[in-house]
Amino acid sequence: MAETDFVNYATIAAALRDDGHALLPQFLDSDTVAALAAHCRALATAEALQPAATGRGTSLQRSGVRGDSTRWLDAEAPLPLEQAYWSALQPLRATLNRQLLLGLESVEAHYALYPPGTGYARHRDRFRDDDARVLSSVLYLNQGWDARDGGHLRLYLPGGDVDVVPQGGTLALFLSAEIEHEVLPATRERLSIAGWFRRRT
Ligand SMILES: O=C(O)CCC(=O)C(=O)O
Ligand SMILES: [Fe+2]
Repeated sequence: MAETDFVNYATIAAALRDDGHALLPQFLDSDTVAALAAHCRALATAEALQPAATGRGTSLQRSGVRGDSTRWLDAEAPLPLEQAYWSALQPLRATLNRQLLLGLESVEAHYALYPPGTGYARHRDRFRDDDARVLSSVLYLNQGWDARDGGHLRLYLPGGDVDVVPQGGTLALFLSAEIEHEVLPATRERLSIAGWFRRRT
């Protein structure tokens, strides 16, 4: 998405303000998405992904709550193949700060791989002991995903549930503190980069 694409950014800001979420299909081009997916799979093969935990610090616990394995991206020293991802987030951050005064300062992000049959139970993304997360973003890395493959991101909204198909290149955005959500199990391996825009605390 280009920085000059002001109309889309305005639409995204309005959707976040009014609905608490926004969907950006084709946020990144398919070559970039394929490279990120291949890297995520290579990390899994190299056993460089960690089974995810829920909670933070001393409350860190493995549980049946989520089935993904993750690895943090290094925001300070991005890999060349990750550069497009970080670059695309910056104009988004700047526009949302300008239009919604969200005070987004930084982004933390991890690769996530959900084996077939696993998901993430209904939750919110803001921790009890860390309220810095303002906006959740999930970039899907799955090529040729069909709705019948499952793996939807289910957003629990006041007006009813919304199911997002984790199609490669789509970026889902939602407010971290407000929006309860869930990852439904899929019949296929499900890849993503989950990122959180943070404010200063
Ligand atoms: O992958 C998704 O669709 C959402 C992941 C999620 O909720 C999380 O990592 O907190
Ligand atoms: Fe989440």
